[in-house]
Amino acid sequence: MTQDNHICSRIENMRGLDPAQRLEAVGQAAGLSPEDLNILAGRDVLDMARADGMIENVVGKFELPLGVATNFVVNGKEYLVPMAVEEPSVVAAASYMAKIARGFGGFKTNATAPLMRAQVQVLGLGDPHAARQRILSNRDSLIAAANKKDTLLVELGGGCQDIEVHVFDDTPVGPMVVAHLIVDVRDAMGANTVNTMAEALAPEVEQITGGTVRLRILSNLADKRIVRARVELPPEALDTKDLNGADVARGMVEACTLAIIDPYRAATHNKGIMNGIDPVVLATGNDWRAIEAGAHAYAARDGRYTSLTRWELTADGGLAGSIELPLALGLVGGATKTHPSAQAALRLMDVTSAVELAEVTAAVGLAQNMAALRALSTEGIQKGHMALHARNIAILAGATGADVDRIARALVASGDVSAANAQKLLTDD
Ligand SMILES: CC(C)(COP(=O)([O-])OP(=O)([O-])OC[C@H]1O[C@@H](n2cnc3c(N)ncnc32)[C@H](O)[C@@H]1OP(=O)([O-])[O-])[C@@H](O)C(=O)NCCC(=O)NCCSC(=O)C[C@@](C)(O)CC(=O)[O-]
Ligand SMILES: NC(=O)C1=CN([C@@H]2O[C@H](COP(=O)(O)OP(=O)(O)OC[C@H]3O[C@@H](n4cnc5c(N)ncnc54)[C@H](OP(=O)(O)O)[C@@H]3O)[C@@H](O)[C@H]2O)C=CC1
Repeated sequence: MTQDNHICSRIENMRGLDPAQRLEAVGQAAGLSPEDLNILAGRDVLDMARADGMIENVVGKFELPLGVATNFVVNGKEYLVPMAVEEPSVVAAASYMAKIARGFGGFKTNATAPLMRAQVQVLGLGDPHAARQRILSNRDSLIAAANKKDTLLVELGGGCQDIEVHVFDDTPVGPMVVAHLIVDVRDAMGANTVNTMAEALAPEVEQITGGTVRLRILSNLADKRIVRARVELPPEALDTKDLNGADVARGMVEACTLAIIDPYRAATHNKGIMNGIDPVVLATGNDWRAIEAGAHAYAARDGRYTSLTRWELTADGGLAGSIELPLALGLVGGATKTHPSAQAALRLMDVTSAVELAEVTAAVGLAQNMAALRALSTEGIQKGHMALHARNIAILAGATGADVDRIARALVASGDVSAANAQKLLTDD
């Protein structure tokens, strides 16, 4: 049963359409305006003046394909998910796993409040533990001073909520105290917001501690801004032509176990998760470096780098998957507001809060991991991935127009998806 949000994320035969037809189908399903469709199509998106205002030394613009993942149901609501990415098979894989999951309730998510941390580093202290106590004794006045810097945020229900103080007794530069401002940033990613607060508090922190403040900057290890997603499937949901679902589920759990115990595998496993997350982050104009830094730091938070997901067998032999990571995503601020494509992508997703955006993004990460584990523990990654990558190879070899799909099909049929073979097929024509 899905909530009545007037969107159906299941679009039959999406892959068989051409880009213009897909855009029309997506626009109809999501009720988008002609202006938004024009922007999503990449027409008249970023004029040079706007691009020049966004970063420095602008000489042009850089384009990526924008795909839409279909079939997503998260907490009973249908979502079409914009994904800006250069890698083939990512959008197909996410759509496929969402298609499987939607038959069994889709993805369920939850999240903490959008709490970010900013750090204020204090040096030159002989008594770091006493300095810590002095900061904590002034907690209320520090919080009030921070909140004076962003009255709008406070009006919106956010603002600085707490102060933590971490002590490092013995460092190469002497004892160090680091005050953390814990700030509810509502619908912002929050970096500028918390940096402003941290810089504003520096003089008061120096006065309270008698030390010298150096760094005043947010932490990308946003471990108080956590998002979780889970999916549960009965064994038959994973049946393939040759294998029964219970065996596939067991293989996926075994594959995940390697990522849990071995950092060499965890890095690749988590890269696969970010295959799903980064394209949504990029399409919605968010800061993907911040998301990457937060995810990998969280994966190593216990001192050992491990998997961001867990896959387990349920009592009936089915599969339960879950993901937990920090996702500092915003709907306001940064390029989310200034880039027209980001705004159109957010309207396509139909999300009304930064928390909702983060929850859907986590579900996409989980779906992506599910696809990779399913492929890796059955037929291997190359069959599905290379079949789609074959189109890139065909283009690389010089194929254009209808030849791209024709050469790609011939490459897959030959079992040799290489540029040399593509060139040979083109020359043999
Ligand atoms: C690629 C598939 C999905 C093919 O899988 P398949 O069995 O050939 O798919 P299918 O033809 O049965 O179609 C099933 C559904 O998949 C979707 N689908 C299928 N094909 C398309 C397409 N062309 N265009 C759009 N959608 C497509 C679509 O939703 C479709 O349903 P429909 O809506 O048509 O009824 C599968 O083999 C798969 O999921 N493979 C995994 C791919 C993957 O993980 N790619 C990421 C890149 S590899 C990497 O970088 C990460 C990694 C793997 O190293 C991470 C790790 O190690 O953990
Ligand atoms: N380490 C890192 O990750 C760093 C990242 N960055 C960059 O910072 C940018 C994001 O910073 P961010 O602070 O989010 O962006 P902005 O400063 O652009 O926007 C946040 C501001 O928007 C206003 N606002 C309006 N509506 C809302 C709402 N509903 N919820 C919350 N705030 C609202 C707030 O107050 P008001 O209008 O009063 O200002 C808030 O301060 C990104 O571009 C990122 O790349 C920067 C430094 C470091």
